[in-house]
Amino acid sequence: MTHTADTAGTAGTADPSGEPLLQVRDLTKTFPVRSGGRTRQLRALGGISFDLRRGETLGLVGESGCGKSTLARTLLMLERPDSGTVRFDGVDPFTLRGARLLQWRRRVQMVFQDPFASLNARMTAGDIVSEPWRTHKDLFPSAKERGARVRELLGLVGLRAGDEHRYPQEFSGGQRQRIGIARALALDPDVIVCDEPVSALDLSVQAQVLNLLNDLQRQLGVSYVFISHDLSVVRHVADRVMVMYLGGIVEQGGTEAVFGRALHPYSAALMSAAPSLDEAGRGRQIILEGELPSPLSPPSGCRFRTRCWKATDECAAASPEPAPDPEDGGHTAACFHPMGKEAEPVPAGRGAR
Ligand SMILES: Nc1ncnc2c1ncn2[C@@H]1O[C@H](COP(=O)(O)OP(=O)(O)OP(=O)(O)O)[C@@H](O)[C@H]1O
Repeated sequence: MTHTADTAGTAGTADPSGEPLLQVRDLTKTFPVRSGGRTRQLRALGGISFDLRRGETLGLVGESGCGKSTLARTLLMLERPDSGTVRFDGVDPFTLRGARLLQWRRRVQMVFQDPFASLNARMTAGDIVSEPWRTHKDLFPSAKERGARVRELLGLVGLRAGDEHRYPQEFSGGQRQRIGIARALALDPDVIVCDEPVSALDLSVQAQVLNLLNDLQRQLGVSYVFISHDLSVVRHVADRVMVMYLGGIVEQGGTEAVFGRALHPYSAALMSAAPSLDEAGRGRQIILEGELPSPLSPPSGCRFRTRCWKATDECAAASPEPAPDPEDGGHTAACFHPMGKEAEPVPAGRGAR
């Protein structure tokens, strides 16, 4: 996470020169779907490649249905990819079995969107936080150790002594999300996938939970994959950003590079539509025309071309590969006609406001 005026933390703990903790290459995932009396293959992910470093926050943005949750579920090994590789500390977790697989499962945990739905109302906060140890029995074998660690974890997320005996409904939304975070930390993970972790919370509470995640990252060196529809939240927390469209990554790079000068027309449109970013000087809003195509019958070539004002015949004929920005090799976009440096005219009918 990066430091901003609103966060209490310091700069992120990511080491840009270090070996990636997680390396994902060419990941593809399809789901069989019944449609029109026959089974068709829906490509939820196609050719996904990225790295995640220790202590880094990777923001994942894109419209509903673009594949964010499928990617998250694959990282948690809840989905098996059709093809491609995942390397975690050099190991492909999909090849592991038995005790080694169980061991590995500790390393990636999840914080869910809705702290109301994701906590069992019949369990105390202490039971919720210690539940993962039922599967991973070796971690804290004695009740005394478990009790001490629960109190420690609740303290780490800013809850008070005695809170372990209370039930979820006795806590506010922000406090419930703190319990969810403590539960995710119980197995001492390297990566936490945060799926819209603050979108169910009041604005004032959102900042507190984001600050907590930031503090925990500094203390523990944990990496986050941070999924959010809210671009201002992603800009606030992410070190790097990945923009997804119809199952593919259209752009990725450092947060300030991507938000400051989006290369892909889709990213430019997405970011121009975020009010707070627009006020920060992004210029005109680009309104995308047309519906999001069905992932069952995506366009040929560049998947964004049916909604892109810059599309040419070339975009229908071939699929663009990610190409680096000449001034910043870590910032890439899969586009034959990336956005220029200067503000570009958007044709009438595409609704530049
Ligand atoms: N189990 C499944 N069976 C069939 N199709 C699926 C399945 N899971 C996801 N999909 C489809 O895969 C595509 C990607 O879905 P996914 O949930 O990953 O998107 P998303 O970006 O997370 O969306 P949202 O922001 O709404 O959660 C969608 O078209 C979705 O309908």
